[in-house]
Amino acid sequence: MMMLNELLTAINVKATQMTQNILVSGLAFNSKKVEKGFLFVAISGNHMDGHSFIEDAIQNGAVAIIGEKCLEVRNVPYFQVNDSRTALAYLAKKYFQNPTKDKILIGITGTNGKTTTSYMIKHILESQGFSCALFGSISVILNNEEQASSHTTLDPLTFHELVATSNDQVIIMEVSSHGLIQQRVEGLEFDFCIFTNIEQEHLDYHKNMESYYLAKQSLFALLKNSGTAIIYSGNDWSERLNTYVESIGRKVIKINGLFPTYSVLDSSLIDETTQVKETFSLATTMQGKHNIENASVAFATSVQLGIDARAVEEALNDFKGLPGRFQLFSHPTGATIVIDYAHTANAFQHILETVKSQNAKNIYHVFGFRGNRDVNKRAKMIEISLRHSNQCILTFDDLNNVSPEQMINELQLLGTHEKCIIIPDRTEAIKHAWKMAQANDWIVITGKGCESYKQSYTLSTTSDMQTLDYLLKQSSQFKQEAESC
Ligand SMILES: CC(=O)N[C@H]1[C@@H](OP(=O)(O)OP(=O)(O)OC[C@H]2O[C@@H](n3ccc(=O)[nH]c3=O)[C@H](O)[C@@H]2O)O[C@H](CO)[C@@H](O)[C@@H]1O[C@H](C)C(=O)N[C@@H](C)C(=O)N[C@H](CCC(=O)O)C(=O)O
Ligand SMILES: Nc1ncnc2c1ncn2[C@@H]1O[C@H](COP(=O)(O)OP(=O)(O)OP(=O)(O)O)[C@@H](O)[C@H]1O
Ligand SMILES: N[C@H](CCC[C@H](N)C(=O)O)C(=O)O
Repeated sequence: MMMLNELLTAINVKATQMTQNILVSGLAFNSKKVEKGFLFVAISGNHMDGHSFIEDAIQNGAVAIIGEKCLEVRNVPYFQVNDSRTALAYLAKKYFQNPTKDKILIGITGTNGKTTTSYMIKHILESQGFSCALFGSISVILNNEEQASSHTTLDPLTFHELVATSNDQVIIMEVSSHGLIQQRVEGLEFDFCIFTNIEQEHLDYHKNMESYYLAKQSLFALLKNSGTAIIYSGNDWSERLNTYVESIGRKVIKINGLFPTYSVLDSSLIDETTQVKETFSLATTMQGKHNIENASVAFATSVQLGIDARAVEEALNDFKGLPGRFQLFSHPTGATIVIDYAHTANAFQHILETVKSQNAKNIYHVFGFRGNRDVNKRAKMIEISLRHSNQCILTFDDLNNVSPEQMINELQLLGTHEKCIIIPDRTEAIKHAWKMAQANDWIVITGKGCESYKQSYTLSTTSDMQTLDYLLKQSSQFKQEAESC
């Protein structure tokens, strides 16, 4: 509960006589969630206009409204702001009494590697006795309890409300470009902002790479004066980000070395003043060059947090991985199956090169494309898959409101190479690869990781993991039956 006048100070709106005795008992930006005594924030969305639900909000008990349109609202006070999403972020921060203020706040952005890096950092910090909350694509973990996550970066209301219940010392959060554009993290003050990499993705939303990059860059404007940017140095975009962060006077740690054993000699991984001349092994059980990149980012962040570099190394060496990211399974024939979340060309390159480096005999690659998302990345993804795999099994990913017929059409237009086959049903596609695989072959299933399917498939399995589980059980049952005959 908070008096409206006090709440309004968060967005520099002048209190009036009319608002003096109004008590606010909650905030909402969806009219359906408004209860008696709530402040409703009307947002002009991508699909709907929150302002057209103001009457519904009042019916549900709203005592005041914030919006970004010039409107006449009857019965309750209405305040016009420049941007409702920004207002929502500051109102939520105020209402929940700035719950991140006494915590170490770490934000991670980048096209790929956010989730993996966040789990690595959590693992390292916990090995040193820190308690960590984690907000990301797979789940939200608070006070050691895990719950499903609706978004990679939550809306500010849900975020602040959850953090207000957290006893954790550190908050590690993935910050998506959608989250940045939609001001979901506005008003937060980060101790560390991390950049993993950038490549073409989400251009259905951002339209071009420049806008996508600028979205990512905006995270770094939220660094505290004492905050540090950790930037994995891969290309011109990361160089540009480096220049930007320096221009706003924040400390930058640039990571530009990459070896199986990471030498901090001559790198700025640790302050130049520290002059550490040692090598560290950044091996984890997660295979792939990309995971060494993620580990080096996690390493640098932890060392900057004051953790002894050897202790960080030890913790990383003990990191067992995370669900749906290069997760390995054994096929009864001796083939290997990997489930991974790769959904960009560069991620395909990393994953398939890693598999090849394991002396894979044949590679069967099962993947699809999320409906209604960046379509321009698809041809490149197929090209890379064709370059490295022996068969490209094109299937459904989430259809996301695209009809099955249309997606089959889209797959047929792209999958014209003789090495491509199209099996729309994802479980059937995995089953096909399963049947093909022999000793030393690899089945690579990408795109969904540990996520659940949004629509059911013929075997009624709910995820790639469950499909594999089903096939594994079936084959052991078959073996048992064969043995008992
Ligand atoms: C494209 C996009 O990001 N959309 C997000 C956006 O929704 P929107 O602006 O389209 O909202 P809208 O449906 O037009 O509605 C406008 C307003 O009317 C309100 N409303 C609506 C109906 C009603 O009856 N009453 C009412 O008040 C809504 O609550 C909303 O405030 O704001 C919503 C609230 O925060 C988000 O839930 C929603 O995420 C959608 C579901 C989504 O799919 N987002 C994805 C793309 C996303 O954000 N992904 C990133 C990860 C990307 C990555 O992996 O890199 C993420 O952070 O999860
Ligand atoms: N540093 C990296 N460089 C390139 N590809 C990577 C890197 N790290 C992970 N990947 C690939 O990207 C996939 C997704 O990784 P991860 O979930 O860590 O990234 P993310 O940024 O959280 O992704 P998303 O935003 O889609 O949730 C991995 O399964 C792997 O294929
Ligand atoms: N398999 C999906 C993953 C999308 C990543 C997700 N985090 C999002 O865009 O919301 C794809 O091919 O695009």
